[in-house]
Amino acid sequence: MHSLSSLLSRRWVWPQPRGTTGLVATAESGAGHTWGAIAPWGWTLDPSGDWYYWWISIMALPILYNWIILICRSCFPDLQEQHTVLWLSLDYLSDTLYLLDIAVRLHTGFLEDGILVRDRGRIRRRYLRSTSFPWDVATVLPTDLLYLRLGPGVPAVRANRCLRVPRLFEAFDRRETRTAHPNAFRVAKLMLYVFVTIHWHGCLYFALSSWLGLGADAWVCPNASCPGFARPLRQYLHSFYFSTLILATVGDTPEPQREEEFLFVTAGFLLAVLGFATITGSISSVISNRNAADAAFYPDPEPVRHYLRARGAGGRLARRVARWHQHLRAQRKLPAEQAVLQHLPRGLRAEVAASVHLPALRRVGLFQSWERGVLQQLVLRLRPQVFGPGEFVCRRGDVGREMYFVREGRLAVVAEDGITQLAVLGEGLYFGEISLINIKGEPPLPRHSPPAPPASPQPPASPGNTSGNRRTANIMSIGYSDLFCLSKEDLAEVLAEFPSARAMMEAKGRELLLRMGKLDVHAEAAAAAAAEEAECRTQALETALEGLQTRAARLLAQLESSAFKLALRVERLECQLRQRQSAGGSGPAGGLGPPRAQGPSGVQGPTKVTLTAVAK
Ligand SMILES: Nc1ncnc2c1ncn2[C@@H]1O[C@@H]2COP(=O)(O)O[C@H]2[C@H]1O
Repeated sequence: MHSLSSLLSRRWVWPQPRGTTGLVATAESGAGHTWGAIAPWGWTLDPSGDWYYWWISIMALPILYNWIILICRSCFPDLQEQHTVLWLSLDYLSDTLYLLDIAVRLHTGFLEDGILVRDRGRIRRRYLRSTSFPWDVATVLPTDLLYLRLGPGVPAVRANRCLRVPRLFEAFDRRETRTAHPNAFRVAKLMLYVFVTIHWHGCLYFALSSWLGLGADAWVCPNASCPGFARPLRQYLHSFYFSTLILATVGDTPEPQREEEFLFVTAGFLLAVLGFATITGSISSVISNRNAADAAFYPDPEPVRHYLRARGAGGRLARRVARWHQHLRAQRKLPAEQAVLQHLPRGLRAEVAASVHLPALRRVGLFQSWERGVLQQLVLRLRPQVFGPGEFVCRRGDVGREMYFVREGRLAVVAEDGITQLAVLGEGLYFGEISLINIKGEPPLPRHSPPAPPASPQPPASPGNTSGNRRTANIMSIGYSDLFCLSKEDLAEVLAEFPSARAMMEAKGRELLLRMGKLDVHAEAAAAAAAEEAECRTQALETALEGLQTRAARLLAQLESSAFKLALRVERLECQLRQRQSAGGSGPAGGLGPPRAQGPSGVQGPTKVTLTAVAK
């Protein structure tokens, strides 16, 4: 069982809707401060987390309530009087949320040097010093106390509640970045602004009408004597309709009769001009955003169309090109998705690409047992390509530069006549690998590990595959085919890491080559026999060389021994010569000079050196 102290000293992470840490309760007040126990208020919010996002989304409601209802209640006194309890309840509910929002801001962390600061002391100090704090306080000042003096029929005393509007804009900004349909959201936001503007204008029109006297002239709002106009709803709808006519500059409104009316209508027209400019700008930015997103996703057909027209290549070909572009859009195929994602950091890009493409990759038999991390790396190297009906992906005899994985669609292996289909390839299969990998004639022996991948590019011809690096077949797309393309270099790198994948590919390729009669099964055996023969020859040469070396050593020994004997004889002769000369009296024997220094063997040094050199 957990002791109370261990529970209290633990760092709590609150459950997150989508796995992000948005709200964290800590036993510490932040870096450096340790609290004895968790205070119930000891939590902090991550401003980019989900909890904060949902909180400010909730905060949009009381702010909108104050902006829409307060003006209405102020200008339509009947509305205020008829539902006083409801309004007071909603008012104080909205005030509670405003106060809670201040509490939330006192617990919302901030980023410093890219790191989230969770020290509540620092968070508090930062908020209290910020410009939003006085603003927030102003919105919760108890101005309702004026009710005691003015009575509850003057809701305008709560006008300060509208000052919380920056929080509404923040909520809208967050929503816009998170929503899957930002353009729809932008249009909805614009409509809300338009509605609030007309609403305010309508309320002010009614207030002006009341001040001038309801039904006093044709321009002001009719009074209760008109049928239906005794009800506030009818009065409101009339005012809203009237303001819509003014702000939409439809102009089908009664002529103003008094100065106040002229001024009001003129101000309305000016507001309408501003509104039109804003609406036009916003809608055109929505449209251009949409077009920009489309342009980033799909290739623009216009330049190709122009090119074909300029080169006089219209007709059937132009229609095929147009149909291909149409297919991309209709089926949401994104050939330029790498360009769309390129601004993301590599790791994040890999994760995004993996989350989109992993299900398709997993359907490829070759990849089924691969780990997610490896597939994530692979997915970044794959280029999506779409082929139209009747288009050839590769032709027999071409040099192979990439291979393909079928993501969707059907492709035919077509015979030379261009019609006969030898096989049909579908989803999860791959092709185009034979010309890229060096397929041997014989499968590797079981006791060997699978052959190591080549470090350098493959030689153009291998001993087994007689086609070398040329395509062995024509591959034609039957309908529209959605393929992943992997370049030869990337394939070599992938196979270097996965010998088992290489073995699988080689086995399939060998089988196909055998069926096509393009596998020279004897080539490798012949190569092996030649290698064996060369080995035998080398061994024989080595043996002969060893014999020669032995004989040479023996000869050298003999030579040295004869040289030694020769030197001894020469010395003996010299001795005899000296003895004879000394026996014959003094003579030229003295001319022989001083006796020479003798070596350790008794042979004179230079003589020995000379003889050794001769022997060598
Ligand atoms: N009969 C066949 N059945 C299935 N696929 C084939 C057949 N013949 C050739 N291929 C594939 O078509 C590809 C054409 O290019 P490659 O020769 O590089 O690799 C070839 C094989 O992957």
